[in-house]
Amino acid sequence: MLFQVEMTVKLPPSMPAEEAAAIKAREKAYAQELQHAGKWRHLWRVAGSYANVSIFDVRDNAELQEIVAGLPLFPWMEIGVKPLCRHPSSIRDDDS
Ligand SMILES: O=C(O)CC1=CCC(=O)O1
Repeated sequence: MLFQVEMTVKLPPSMPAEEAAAIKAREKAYAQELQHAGKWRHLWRVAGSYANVSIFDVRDNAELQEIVAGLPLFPWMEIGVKPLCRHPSSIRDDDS
């Protein structure tokens, strides 16, 4: 199942820079592991903001929830999820 997930990061300005850097490093490692596993198919920065739009390819809603809740930045993000399905005008014959 494909999902579009939009994540907006809202770290508090009071968070020490070293703490923020450590969380971001863990987030990057987690995101790259999931990309290598084929679960996190696209990761795009929303230009001009501290937000991303991502496409996840997961088994079901429960797996998406597990992945998103495991994001090191999860406590400091606003997250919106949209389920996707094939568009009838798409020329692709798979879900790439
Ligand atoms: O910077 C972001 O958009 C948050 C984030 C998600 C995966 C990652 O590495 O950073």
